[in-house]
Amino acid sequence: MAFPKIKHVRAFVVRGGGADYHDQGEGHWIDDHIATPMSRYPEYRQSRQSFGINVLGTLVVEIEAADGTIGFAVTTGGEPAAYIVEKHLARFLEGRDPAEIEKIWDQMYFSTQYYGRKGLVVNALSGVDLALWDLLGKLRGEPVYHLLGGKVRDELTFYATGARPDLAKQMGFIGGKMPLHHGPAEGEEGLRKNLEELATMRERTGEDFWLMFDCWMALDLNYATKLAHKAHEYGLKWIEEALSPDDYWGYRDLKKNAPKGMLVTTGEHEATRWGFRMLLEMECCDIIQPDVGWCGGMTELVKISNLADSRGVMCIPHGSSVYSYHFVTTRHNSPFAEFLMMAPKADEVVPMFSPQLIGEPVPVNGKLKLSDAPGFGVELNREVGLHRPYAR
Ligand SMILES: C[C@H](O)[C@H](O)[C@@H](O)[C@@H](O)C(=O)O
Ligand SMILES: [Mg+2]
Repeated sequence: MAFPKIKHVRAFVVRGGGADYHDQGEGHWIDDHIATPMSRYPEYRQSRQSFGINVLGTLVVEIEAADGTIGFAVTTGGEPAAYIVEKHLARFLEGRDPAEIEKIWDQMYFSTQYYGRKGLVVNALSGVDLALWDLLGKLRGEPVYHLLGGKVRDELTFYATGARPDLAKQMGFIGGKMPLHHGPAEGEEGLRKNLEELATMRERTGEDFWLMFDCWMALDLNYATKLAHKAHEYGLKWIEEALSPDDYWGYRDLKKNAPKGMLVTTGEHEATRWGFRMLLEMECCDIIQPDVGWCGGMTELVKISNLADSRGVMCIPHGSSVYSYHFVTTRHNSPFAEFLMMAPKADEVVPMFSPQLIGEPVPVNGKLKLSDAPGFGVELNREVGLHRPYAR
């Protein structure tokens, strides 16, 4: 089956929610005194936007084939990522066969290795890769999950991330992941407040509902170990991303010293098969959580997940809307998925990348059955104010 060649690659930026889901308005739970590595500075403690968590904005990558078919994807990256797509990565796609997805990935990665490897550059590369999978699905008339080998389960089951696990339980989710609000700089009082929040939610949700802490890289090994042991009394299911993504040694020790039965998880800010190989071979965690829009795209997530599968480690991608759903539905070692509650009070289910994806599916009663619409099954909302800063 010969495909039409790739004619154009375009990179747009968009502000206001969407793939850069931290880019929210005032009063949103996701920017309310959440502990981070910057919490050691009191002036940056109340709001993550104060230190720039939303500085990038969304990157939209569009890939148009010669027959007019367009694949697209959204991720975090904004203008700098758009520059990398237009000025560097596009040359490896325009004029090429869209089916050469492995060769294109290889050329994008190794041509940027001297300044990339992780972070923004790999976000940009991931956006291009996801748009290519969307294009391939649309050219073949198949959903991406078909290209990945087909569903191993008919519907997806979700836990919810947000400030209200009690409401998440009422909405049918299997668990609630809470942002950790206080880090080491707030001492024993902060630790006590963290545990009080957990105790309250345990009281409201009962014994069996999963409760997790998301620590967003904010802790040191001693604090994380102490928090894990004290939280164990309230049945904390896992402690997530407690340490710096580069502290493989700390994660190794945290996993060794964590209470029996508590899971240690990390990976949303890790990238490529090589980064996850390090996490796996050093036995840093029980679950890896790559973000498919940040780790190298779908082409790389397959490789990362296979590494985890070979070691009996679950791969539960960091919430990235349809991009993770199409993957999770095809893998046994991804038995559930994350849904980020993007309503400001975490009190209703709204599309995760709203308002950027037309037709974006959401869990109902904590479950979701993906349609067989081609590609990732969504269309770009062109009313969101697309801006192409490096048009060629
Ligand atoms: C809730 C956390 O602080 C992050 O905002 C969240 O996006 C991420 O860590 C997650 O696992 O969803
Ligand atoms: Mg997280």
